[in-house]
Formats: sequence, C-alpha cells, structure tokens
Amino acid sequence: MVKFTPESVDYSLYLVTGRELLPAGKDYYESLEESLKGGVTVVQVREKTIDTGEFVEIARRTKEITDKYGVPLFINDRVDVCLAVGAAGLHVGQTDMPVDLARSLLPKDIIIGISVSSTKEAQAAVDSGLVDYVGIGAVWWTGSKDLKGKLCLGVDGVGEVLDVLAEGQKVSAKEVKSVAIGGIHLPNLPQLLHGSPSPKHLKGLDGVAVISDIVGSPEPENAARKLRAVLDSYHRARKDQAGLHAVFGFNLTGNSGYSKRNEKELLEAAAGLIAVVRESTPLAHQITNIVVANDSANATLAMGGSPIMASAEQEVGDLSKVISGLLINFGTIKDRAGMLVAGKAANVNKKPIVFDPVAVGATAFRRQTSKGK
Ligand SMILES: Cc1ncc(COP(=O)(O)OP(=O)(O)O)c(N)n1
Ligand SMILES: Cc1nc(C(=O)O)sc1CCOP(=O)(O)O
Repeated sequence: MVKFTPESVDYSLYLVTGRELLPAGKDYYESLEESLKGGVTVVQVREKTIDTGEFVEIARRTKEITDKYGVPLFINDRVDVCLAVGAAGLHVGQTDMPVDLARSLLPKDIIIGISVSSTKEAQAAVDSGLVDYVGIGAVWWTGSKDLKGKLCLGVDGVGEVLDVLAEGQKVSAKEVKSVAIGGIHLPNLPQLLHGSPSPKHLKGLDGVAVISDIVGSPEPENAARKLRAVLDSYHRARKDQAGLHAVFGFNLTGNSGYSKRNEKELLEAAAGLIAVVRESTPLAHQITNIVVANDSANATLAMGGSPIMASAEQEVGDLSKVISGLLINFGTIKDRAGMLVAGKAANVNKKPIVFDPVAVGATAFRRQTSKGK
C-alpha cells in the first residue's frame, strides 16, 4: 500500500464524491473506477446523510478501489471514519472539528485540509501550522452544496487567497497546497487556472476539486480525461513560463512588471534561452508567407529548432499531434484550408499558436479567414 505524504500527493484533479448526483442507474463504484481511469488524483468521500456504519462501509470499499490506482483517499468531516478505514487524509470545514483536535486524535502522518472562503480564513489556516492544504471556495455558484447565501469568490478572490498562502510560505517554509472548489466545469476551468495566479506572487493552484462535472456524467472517465487535458496543458505552460522567467528575469503571467536588465544580462539571458531551445529541439510548424518561408526555416534551424513548413490540409491535422507549436502568418494566404485545419487542430491538441494576421483589415477574405471561417 502506498504511503502518502503532504508533498507526495498530486492534488491536480481532486474528486469529491456525491452519490446523490449520479445519473439514474449509474453505480457509484463503477463511476468511481471510471473517473480514476480518466485521471482523478485524489478522492474524498463526502456523505452527509447516512449512518456511521454505512459511511464506514462505503469508505472501506472506496479505499479498495483508490488503492488499486495508487490514489489517496480522504474523508470529509469524520475523524472516526478516517481512522476506521486508514484513510490518507481528512477534510474539515470551518465549523467542523477544529484542526488541532483532529490532529491530536489522528496518526501523525495524516494529511489535513480545511475549507477557506476568505483571506482571513486562509491566514488562520497558515498561522495554525497544522494544515497541509486548503479547499478554496466556492469559486462559482454550485447546485451540489447549499452555500447558505455566502458570496462566491470568483477567480480574483481565489488569487487573493493564493497570495496569503504565498506570503505564509515565505515566513514559515511550510507550503500549504491549494485546490479550488465550487461550480468548476470544463468550460470555465481554463479561466480559473490561468486567471487565478495570485496578483503579487503569481502563485497558482495545485489543483481543482469537483463533484458534479465528473459524478454527474454518464461517462465519468471521459469527463475526467477532458479536465485532465486542460490541467496538464496549464501545468506545462506554467513550467515553460518558469523557464522563461529564469532565463529573462521577468514574468509573463501577470502584470508585476519587468526587471530592468543591461545589455550584457540580456545577451546572457538570450543565450540561456537558445540553450533551452537546443536542448528541446522543438518542432515548429509554420504556415507562413512565401517571402519569408525560406528564411524562417533556416532561422529556426540556426536557433536549434526543427522547422516544418507543411501546409496541405490533408496532413496538417496529423502533424498537429507531434508539433511543439504552430505559426500562421497571413502575408500571402495561399493555403487557406491548411491554415484553418492546422489552427483548429492546434487548439484541440493544446499546442501554442502564434498568429500573425498581416494586413487583416485590408480585404474581406483576410478578415473572414482570420475568424476561422
Ligand atoms: C476540497 C474540499 N474543499 C472544500 C470542501 C467543503 O468542505 P466543508 O466546508 O466541510 O463543507 P462540506 O463538504 O462538509 O459540506 C470539501 N468538502 N472539499
Ligand atoms: C463540497 C463543496 N464545498 C464547497 C465550498 O465552497 O466549500 S462547494 C462544494 C460543492 C462542489 O461541487 P461542484 O463541483 O458540483 O460544484
């Protein structure tokens, strides 16, 4: 059996169970197993109305399944159930058993998370020194829990809480991890992930916790997989940005400004960036204008990248799966169909696109093509 520590847990896709939200006829254990196949990384059993005996039995059977997938099991609210099934962690709310008491009753290595819905609650969680992660919510309205008239935090509110965690990390050296919760679904996930990094410290979320988006789906594996794809793309982008930050000394994720660099420092930074490109030899797909195509390919090679200048609509979709990024330049639109297929495929495959809409306002044809039509 895997032993989980606060540092080893992957919080990225945190499933909170909700048997009452299962589609008609869908079995809870079947749904759970499918969601784990789809990439859920933490499971919290949340039961609000059943007797203790039934709660323990559900948690025990849930743990058999999470163990099979090497995923930690957390229990909502109940210290006794947590102990009874040997769960990896406990999640409590602001009005549940106080964290210090729960810690004193549970084994030393239990992971404890607490819900926070304000910077004040986040500060208290950090100050206690007893909390491993916080559940920040509700981000948006949800039908899965009665929010009792509490205002939702929105993306900005999540960012403010993350700043409190970042400040806390500076003084205590303990990193309190974070997941956001409440009304999170596939269409609003990119907005939450990319919009919430804290305004001062650019600290991002470690994960998102969901009930209905996965549990309410007749195809939970598929639902989890789709959330996973967005999460993975976000974490990749953060890693890349951290690399650029390290090289250039400014951030690309927020507005906290550039640090001024002198010529020598900039040259060193550029050399560092070229080293990164040479190491990773990115495959740069370019559909560009006839004036520069040759130069662009040679410049890409000189930088250590690998250019591919394909533009036939029949192949650019397949290519999209293996490229590192796509450039579309409108200088001479000769391969309109290829541009449209490549652009759409890059979005599907979560590949970065540089779009250069040369003279887009000059003709109706260019305007229409720029809209992907
Ligand atoms: C990850 C996560 N975050 C927040 C909550 C909410 O917990 P709580 O405030 O205890 O409310 P209930 O879940 O008990 O209604 C959570 N369960 N998980
Ligand atoms: C259990 C829970 N706690 C919340 C909080 O704000 O603390 S919101 C919530 C429900 C989350 O469900 P869904 O993903 O279906 O919106």
